[in-house]
Amino acid sequence: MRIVIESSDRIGISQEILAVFAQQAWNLKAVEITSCFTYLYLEYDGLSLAQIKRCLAHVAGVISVELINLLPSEQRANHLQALLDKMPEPIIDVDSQGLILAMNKASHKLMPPATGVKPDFMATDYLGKPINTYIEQISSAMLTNTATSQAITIQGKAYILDISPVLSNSATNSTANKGKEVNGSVLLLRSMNTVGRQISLMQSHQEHSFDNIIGQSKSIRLIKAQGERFAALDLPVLISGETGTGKELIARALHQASSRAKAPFLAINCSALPEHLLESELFGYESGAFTGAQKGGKPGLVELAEGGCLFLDEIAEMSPYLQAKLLRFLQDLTYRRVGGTKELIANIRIISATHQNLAKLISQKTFREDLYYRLNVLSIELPPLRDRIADMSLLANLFIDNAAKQVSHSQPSKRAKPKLTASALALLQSFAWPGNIRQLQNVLFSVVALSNGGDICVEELLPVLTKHAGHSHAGNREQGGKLAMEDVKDWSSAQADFEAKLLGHFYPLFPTTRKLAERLKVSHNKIAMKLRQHDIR
Ligand SMILES: Nc1ncnc2c1ncn2[C@@H]1O[C@H](COP(=O)(O)OP(=O)(O)OP(=O)(O)O)[C@@H](O)[C@H]1O
Repeated sequence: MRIVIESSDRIGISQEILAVFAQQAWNLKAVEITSCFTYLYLEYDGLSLAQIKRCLAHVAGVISVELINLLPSEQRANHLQALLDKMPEPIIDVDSQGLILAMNKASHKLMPPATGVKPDFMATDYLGKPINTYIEQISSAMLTNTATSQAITIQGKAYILDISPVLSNSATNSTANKGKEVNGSVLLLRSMNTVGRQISLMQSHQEHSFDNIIGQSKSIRLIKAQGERFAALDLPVLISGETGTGKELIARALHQASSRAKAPFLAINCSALPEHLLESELFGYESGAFTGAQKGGKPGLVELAEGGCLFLDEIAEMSPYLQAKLLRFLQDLTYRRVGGTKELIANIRIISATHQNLAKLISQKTFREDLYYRLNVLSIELPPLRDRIADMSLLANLFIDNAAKQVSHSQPSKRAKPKLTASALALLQSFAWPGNIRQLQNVLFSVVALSNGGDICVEELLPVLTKHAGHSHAGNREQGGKLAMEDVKDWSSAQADFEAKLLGHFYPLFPTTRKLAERLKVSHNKIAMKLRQHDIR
């Protein structure tokens, strides 16, 4: 039972109130006192509020006694927990010994209860347990008085672990922290994959002009010149290129440079929504169009982008039904909301993008040829990063600068701007970058976050690169992972098996014999001979 006692602000009144409870031998689990209120948590089931009121009636200055659901500190803890649970990233608060004080829901998935625990295991059961019971890679030795970041792998996934010390007072910079007592630490785990997305989100608030598209290579200069010309023509544009090559960036720049720049640029990823949702997202719906439809209906993106531009990303993922609808719409820009009868006319420019080979999809009859011609009035093809290594230095330095700015915000000790050594740049240039510029951005962010300042060299780069490569080549990794010992016939067949797996893993990432030879530090001839021997092309 929890109660609040309101009283006058008389000196000594709290002691008198507590003395009544002591006299009655009513056990108190918790007490909280502010100037006129005493909050009590009583552990005594058979007690009634009337009984308590009777006993307190003798204490001069007691105004009222009420039942409450929670003590103020419990209420604050509940709100704080709700706030933590809203955060998508795992966040764990530990004391100086590494014992868990608090954590959010996102952490539970990473911390499966140890085997053999009781089946009714609850979130609160984590509290007070050492963090390394659940995440072995985190030890109390990591909890120092300076903020650090480290790469760790949990359940096969790569994370950046940010450790922020909780100090005895609010010192924030590293020199001021010296000698301060560490009361504990807040651990934040960021998935390597989401780090890049966060950077992109941050950039989506920036101004988008062709000047912000970095690159001096011939191909990128041509694309920028082409883009500037296309911006002036109010016609549909189809942008193609592998994932992460900058298709959305170009689309935004096209819009920004066009006469529609002041009107909205709205983007939708056609692969992210099921057919019926995508249709109503695009064209809107009328009241009662389907169960759950908002009263009064809802405008679609075509309507909301009025006067501006609609960017249809991953257009190849559109279902045949929606392809037909989009084709009809593109013929005269008229449409109806889902469930509506009124014909509306749109005034928008369509820019679409795909990483797929549309010609191939057309021949396989999964993409409509007539729609292709409607969308592809003007086309821009973005080259993969491995074909524009002349831009690597500019891009890498930009991303290192951006990452350093972000990291120094959270970790003031890392203020010095890291520089890329010549051999590290050569390594970046020899990599195949299946995830293109977004992957380069992610890799460099991880490297900067994990670096202790100073130059970024091959030794720092290689582990992060290999980890990222592993993610984008999960298929290869699975096949190329462990050697199954029970299948080993003899020394030479095991060696041959290992070589084939090694080459199979690295060749797609370092796709010429020269690059692969440099990566594996063997002669070019040996690599060429081994690739032939294992029939790897
Ligand atoms: N030339 C460039 N200069 C600077 N940043 C770039 C450049 N090209 C791409 N980027 C950055 O790379 C990331 C990926 O770009 P973007 O999202 O435009 O690629 P995309 O081709 O649309 O990717 P997806 O196919 O996965 O949708 C973004 O953060 C973007 O800002």
